[in-house]
Amino acid sequence: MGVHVVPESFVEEQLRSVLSDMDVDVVKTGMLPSIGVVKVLCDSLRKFPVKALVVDPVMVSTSGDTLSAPSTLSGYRDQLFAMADIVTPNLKEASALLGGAPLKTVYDMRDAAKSIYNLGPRHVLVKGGDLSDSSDAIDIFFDGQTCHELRGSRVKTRNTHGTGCTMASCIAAELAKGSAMLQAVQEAKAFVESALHYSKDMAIGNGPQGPFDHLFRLKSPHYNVGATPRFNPDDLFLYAVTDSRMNKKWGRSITDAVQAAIEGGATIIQLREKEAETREFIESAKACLEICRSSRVPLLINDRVDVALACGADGVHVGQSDMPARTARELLGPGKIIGVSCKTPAQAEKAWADGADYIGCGGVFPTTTKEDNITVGMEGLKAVCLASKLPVVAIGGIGIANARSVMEIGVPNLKGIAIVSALFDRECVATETRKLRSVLMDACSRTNLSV
Ligand SMILES: Cc1ncc(COP(=O)(O)OP(=O)(O)O)c(N)n1
Ligand SMILES: Cc1ncsc1CCOP(=O)(O)O
Repeated sequence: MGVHVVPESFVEEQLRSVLSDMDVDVVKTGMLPSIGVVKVLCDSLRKFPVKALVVDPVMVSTSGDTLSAPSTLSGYRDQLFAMADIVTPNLKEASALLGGAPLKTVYDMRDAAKSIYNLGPRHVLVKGGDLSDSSDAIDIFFDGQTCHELRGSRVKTRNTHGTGCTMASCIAAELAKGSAMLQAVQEAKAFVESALHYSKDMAIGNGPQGPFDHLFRLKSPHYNVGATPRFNPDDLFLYAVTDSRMNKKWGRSITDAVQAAIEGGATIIQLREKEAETREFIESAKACLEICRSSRVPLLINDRVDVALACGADGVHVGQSDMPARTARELLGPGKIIGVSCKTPAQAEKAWADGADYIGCGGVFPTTTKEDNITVGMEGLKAVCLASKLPVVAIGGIGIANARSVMEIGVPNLKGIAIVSALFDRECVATETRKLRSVLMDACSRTNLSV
């Protein structure tokens, strides 16, 4: 859930009651008119921490009006930014935050993003909507290591009132849904661009700027094209991870195994083929992808980013000693799914910062499938879930006998279980998958989790 901060006298009372009484995941700040309000917000957030804080440093509107007292500026710089997961200034705000020199080029925006990053936030998005001489809408996203130039098409319209606020709100909503930061920003940028396009000819009011319509996706099916999220955390529900040795033992091909798991109700497939030669792996992955696509089940590749790229899979799952998630993201781009194995809250935090989509946590129970694997137990799983901003899938030693207890640990971002032997070291994969699915559905209906 995201929360707007309201100005002046309401702020203290409302913030405290909202943050303490409701289960708030993400806070997005709006205009903070004075330094007193900034202080109250910081105090409240220290008392009631949230998973993500989006700071839209509203100081100058797109129409050029000054919206907050100069003292607010020092409040942002000295107090709030250090707590922020992302700060989203427009060109004028970035300039004001950095002493007033105007930002005229993309290079200025890059330098500004880095300088604002040095004030404490974990990510910075400098919005270039007002950049003159540009036919594109260019924003700069900096995560402390890489500067991403995000380009969209510039929509010619007077209806731009509130674009900055919408952008930051959309980022907050995406974070609340479990997206990684870069994905949240890209989704927000796409949303704003489509909304401006839909509303470009709308005629409301007489001022220099008009509003735009946020409900365009409900009103026009045309704008729903491409709006299907590339990753739905609910897909982690029953996660089937293949094992070539087990399939060989039971005399089935990898495609038969994948087909059977999907038939039984698996919601996502990972090919974990430790012994396959590269060429053979690519060929079988392509065949599995066809099966998965026809059932709309995502297919991920374990460890091998090269194989995922070669076969066009939906993404990869990487461990702590595999290619770093950040590098995988750079190679795969924002459109692919990346999962990372994590045993600790610190690893979960890093996976999120590196642009992963979900976390695989385990072994929850001892397993013979992965040699020398450290068991984290239910407590370890819970600690990772509570710390993680990303959705989590539990793995390791899970089967019919204990799946329910795992799903019932009662942490909302635990989205499912990942299984190898209890599905594939069995005679009939479809039957075992079906049984496990029914156990999971049962556990979810008892705990009121969505299925
Ligand atoms: C969903 C999921 N979670 C964890 C793992 C383990 O991955 P990794 O640590 O890379 O170990 P190997 O699978 O490569 O042995 C996983 N594969 N899937
Ligand atoms: C790959 C992996 N990572 C942590 S435990 C594990 C093995 C899971 O296999 P199983 O479901 O057979 O215990």
